[in-house]
Amino acid sequence: MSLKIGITGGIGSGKSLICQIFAVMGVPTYNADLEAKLIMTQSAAVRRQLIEAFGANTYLPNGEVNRPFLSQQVFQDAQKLSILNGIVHPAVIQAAADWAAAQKSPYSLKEAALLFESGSYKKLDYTILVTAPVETRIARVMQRDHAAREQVEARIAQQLSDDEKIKLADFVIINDGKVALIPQILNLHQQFLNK
Ligand SMILES: CC(C)(COP(=O)(O)OP(=O)(O)OC[C@H]1O[C@@H](n2cnc3c(N)ncnc32)[C@H](O)[C@@H]1O)[C@@H](O)C(=O)NCCC(=O)NCCS
Ligand SMILES: Nc1ncnc2c1ncn2[C@@H]1O[C@H](COP(=O)(O)OP(=O)(O)OP(=O)(O)O)[C@@H](O)[C@H]1O
Repeated sequence: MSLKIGITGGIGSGKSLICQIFAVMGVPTYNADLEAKLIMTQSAAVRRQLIEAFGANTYLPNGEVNRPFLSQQVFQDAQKLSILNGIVHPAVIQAAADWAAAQKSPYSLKEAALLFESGSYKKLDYTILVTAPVETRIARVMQRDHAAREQVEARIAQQLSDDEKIKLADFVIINDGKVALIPQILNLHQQFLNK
């Protein structure tokens, strides 16, 4: 049996970077945020529902999601965000479960920004939370995305705090740029291989 491990963390915590390190050690990894992007462009049912909820401007003329438009709508308005989540998350959770069920390795990793918020952690064997101080996360995302501080803060406001997530997580990786990162990853890797 292949263990299903979820890895999450607030925006800019470093979960994608950490997943890349697990991936180069041969661990199959699934990126739910990327899958959400694919489903939003490729699923006719999801497209129709999004246009119904947010209008024709949700998509660009080339068929891609108009991400700045949608961000502006949902990250200022919790009710709109919950409509968006309600359309996209069920499809992503199902696709991730299908993927995990097909894995043959000792364990696989599902990366998702909203593992706890969406409830999808309940279908996993263990969860890892990646933490870093909020100011560090804001600085990382401002640099990575050339984003304004307020844009990053608006997303943080829609995510559970680390204090809330720590209560739900089985393991924590501290990625504050001070505590050594690689030994924490290797330690978890060994634990999952031995479970
Ligand atoms: C609103 C959208 C169009 C903005 O796109 P953009 O390219 O700017 O951001 P991207 O998708 O790369 O997300 C970057 C980060 O923003 C945060 N974020 C994204 N969606 C959400 C959300 N629904 N709630 C809280 N934070 C979110 C996460 O930390 C995520 O890692 C996009 O995030 C989206 O469609 N979100 C809904 C689907 C979703 O929940 N995806 C993430 C988890 S599956
Ligand atoms: N320990 C670290 N030292 C230096 N830079 C780091 C570290 N961890 C992450 N970063 C950088 O910070 C940025 C955010 O990391 P990453 O994209 O992995 O975060 P994330 O949690 O996946 O964010 P998001 O929720 O936005 O998808 C990236 O540019 C990454 O290279």
